[in-house]
Amino acid sequence: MKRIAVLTSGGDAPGMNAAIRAVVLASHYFGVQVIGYRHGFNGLLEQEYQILQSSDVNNIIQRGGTILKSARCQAFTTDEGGRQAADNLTALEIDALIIIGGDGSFRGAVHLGRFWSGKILGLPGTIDNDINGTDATIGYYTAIDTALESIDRVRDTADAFERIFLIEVMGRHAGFIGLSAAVCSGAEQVLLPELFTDNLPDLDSLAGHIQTAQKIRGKCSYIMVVSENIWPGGVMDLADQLHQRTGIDCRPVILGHVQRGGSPVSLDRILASKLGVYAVEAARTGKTGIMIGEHNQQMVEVPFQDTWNQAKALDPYLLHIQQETFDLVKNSNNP
Ligand SMILES: Nc1ncnc2c1ncn2[C@@H]1O[C@H](COP(=O)(O)OP(=O)(O)OP(=O)(O)O)[C@@H](O)[C@H]1O
Ligand SMILES: O=P(O)(O)OC[C@H]1O[C@](O)(CO)[C@@H](O)[C@@H]1O
Repeated sequence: MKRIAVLTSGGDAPGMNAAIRAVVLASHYFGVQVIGYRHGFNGLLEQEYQILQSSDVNNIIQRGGTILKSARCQAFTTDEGGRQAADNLTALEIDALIIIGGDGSFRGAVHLGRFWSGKILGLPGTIDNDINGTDATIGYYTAIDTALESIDRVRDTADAFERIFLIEVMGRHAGFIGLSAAVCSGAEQVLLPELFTDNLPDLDSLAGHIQTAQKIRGKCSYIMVVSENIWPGGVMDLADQLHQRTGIDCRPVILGHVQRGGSPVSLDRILASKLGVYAVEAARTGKTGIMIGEHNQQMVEVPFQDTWNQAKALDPYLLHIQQETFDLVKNSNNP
């Protein structure tokens, strides 16, 4: 193996740079050259790349974002796009391509495999943690901490005014950030996509929970963590509708893209470092068509299709303690 390429695709995630660094350092350790494609699959189509020297990855382990830039690329999803990408990889004599991204990017990996016979490996890089086969994705731990820091701040002012806040967190179709942030912040209520697959949350029971909480505790702060995409119009509309229906006054807060940025926490740097090095080792031994993940502290090789065929489940015990043990309404009979 002489030349490996690497790219970052889809939503950027803190720790992507640590993964790029690991790929570059491991490749150089084995005497393999590294090409970094820029702007995700767009770079493959446009032959936009740079040779990555070891000096290029100095002091990037602590940086959020991705030095290779990221993108979502519709043109790549067509057969013509796949063929173009394959031709460009062949022209540069790339032996293996490492794709750092989410499940969409892994679908892109399979698409590319229809046109290119080089080795294709994936590293799970997304704050959403919605990739089956790995306990965590690169960026997830940082996103929880970032959301949590903001929610803790909101709690201070919520407490001072004894107000109700609805806080919207990211996670397009998955409640991992929402559940973790809710547990860690002591949120009174959490709304996750996994809990509302066929229906919307019921306004009356949401209002009922708030009112009962205030009967039990007296006037108090109340935080509801809400994953994005659950309520049409998001937490702004949910706050309006709760007010119209019940007179309850809520303040909506959308955390948004702050959750994607920032310096990766240690767990993300460690995960990215392990996965990046392992991917290079796997490519050298001829592995292809797999995502490298970690499960129970073991490195795992997951066929791309398995990363999205089965939805990754939330931790049922964490969900249980948030919704039962820590629920102040269900807990109200305790001495
Ligand atoms: N079915 C598909 N076939 C070919 N390519 C795809 C497919 N789905 C996604 N891709 C490619 O992968 C890119 C990234 O996918 P997507 O926007 O879903 O982000 P992601 O990798 O899932 O990351 P995240 O969920 O964190 O945003 C897309 O812009 C597209 O170029
Ligand atoms: O930055 P964009 O393209 O609006 O994407 C936002 C989406 O990307 C993610 O941050 C990562 O997949 C989701 O949580 C969010 O829904």
